[in-house]
Amino acid sequence: MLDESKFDVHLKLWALRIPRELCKVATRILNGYLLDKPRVKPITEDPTSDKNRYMILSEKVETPELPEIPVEKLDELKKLCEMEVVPYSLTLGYSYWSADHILKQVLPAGVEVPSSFETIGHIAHLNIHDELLPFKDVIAKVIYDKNHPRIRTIVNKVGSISNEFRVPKFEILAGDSDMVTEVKQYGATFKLDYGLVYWNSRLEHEHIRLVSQFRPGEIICDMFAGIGPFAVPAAQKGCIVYANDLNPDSVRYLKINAKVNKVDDLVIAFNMDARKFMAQLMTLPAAHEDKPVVSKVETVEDMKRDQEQVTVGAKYSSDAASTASVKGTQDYCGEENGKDLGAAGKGRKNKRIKLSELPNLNTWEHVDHVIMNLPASAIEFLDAFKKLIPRQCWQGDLPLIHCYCFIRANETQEMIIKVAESALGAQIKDPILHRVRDVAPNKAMFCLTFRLPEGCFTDDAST
Ligand SMILES: C[S@@+](CC[C@H](N)C(=O)[O-])C[C@H]1O[C@@H](n2cnc3c(N)ncnc32)[C@H](O)[C@@H]1O
Repeated sequence: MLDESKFDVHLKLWALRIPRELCKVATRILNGYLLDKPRVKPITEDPTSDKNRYMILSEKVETPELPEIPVEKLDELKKLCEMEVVPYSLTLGYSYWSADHILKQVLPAGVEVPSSFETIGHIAHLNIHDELLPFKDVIAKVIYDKNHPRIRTIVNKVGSISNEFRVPKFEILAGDSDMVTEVKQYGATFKLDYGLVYWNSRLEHEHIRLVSQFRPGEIICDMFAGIGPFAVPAAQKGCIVYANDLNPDSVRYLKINAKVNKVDDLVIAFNMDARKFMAQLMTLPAAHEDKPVVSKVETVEDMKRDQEQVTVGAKYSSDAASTASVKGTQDYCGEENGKDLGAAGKGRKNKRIKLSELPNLNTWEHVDHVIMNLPASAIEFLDAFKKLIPRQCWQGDLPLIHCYCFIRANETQEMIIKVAESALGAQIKDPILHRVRDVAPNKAMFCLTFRLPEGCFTDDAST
């Protein structure tokens, strides 16, 4: 396979043998003339006596007369002690050289060396180009050797992603085949099976950028939640998050991650198509069909009164809840995964969140933000909002939509907004397009943020 001795480089150097206690001052004097190689110490043991040390001189010192070192420096040293110049052999082997250095020697000249990779917990994810596939095993071995034990598994993406769960197909090139791993993002821990669910560590900054716009107590709907990189930090902030994904494995890990991060009472997980998810969240319960609209002011006043009655940290009592006329009813609309759809967070005991900050509304009454991170097709999913919002019960502003998309070099931002408007069946006011990252030379990922237009209201009471 790989002959590691091929990378040995033998250096013939000179060293000064000096008393151990003078090393510090000698180092100062010899500044610029000692061996300067990463990870190699220029001071080493004298094999013949523990009282001395070898000070290894740089490669530019070629003879034992040391003509390359200024005479004043040598005189200063001679005043300190009797020093001896000795030959010193050093071998820089396979373990010394970086992956990049070794691969440059192994791979054909002129190819781009794949020594960098995405790290997902203990897994290194490579995308080896076709021309380098014949070298994939040696590439994996070098990357494994150079990064073990931090990296225990090396995988290569095979083909392009075609499945709807956006999970690449991987081949394991080196190390063990364990694809279950753990990553940390801004203080949250995420468990995942990298072979079964979507995960992209490069989105860490974007996850936090978006969540930083949310405020405690806001209601968030994440239509394509994956294993929870938006949902979990949003819940950690005190938001109530309705998080959905079509991939049952993603939802399994989403629930694990909500629990691991101690926000399982604020994250309500669903496993269904995103359009169906939004439709269900906006469906009124039968009892509310003829209900008059109740003003938000009345609710806030009620909540303030409740707050005086309920000790912070005590269970959000049903007595208190019943005093506010718009508080969600427990009999509302269908159950999913054993939890009430549209009435989350009502039993939360988290002392860090003030009662007044807890949303007191069902999803068909108010949602603050909707996240749509499926860039390949999220814009098409905007049709889910066509005449969706039940006007008769809605309170406050319509939600802000954060819809991810790709824009290619031959497309303009105006074209993307037109596509979004056509899917919504309504005009978008003041859209913001934030560039997230370049994903290919001619393709970038963007986040289109806009407030859902009034045209998305429905007056149909049965919605
Ligand atoms: C690009 S990933 C984003 C996941 C997560 N938000 C993140 O940032 O890591 C898109 C997710 O959408 C899910 N998905 C694809 N089609 C869907 C659909 N029709 N309804 C709901 N989820 C879907 C996939 O399973 C995948 O987890």
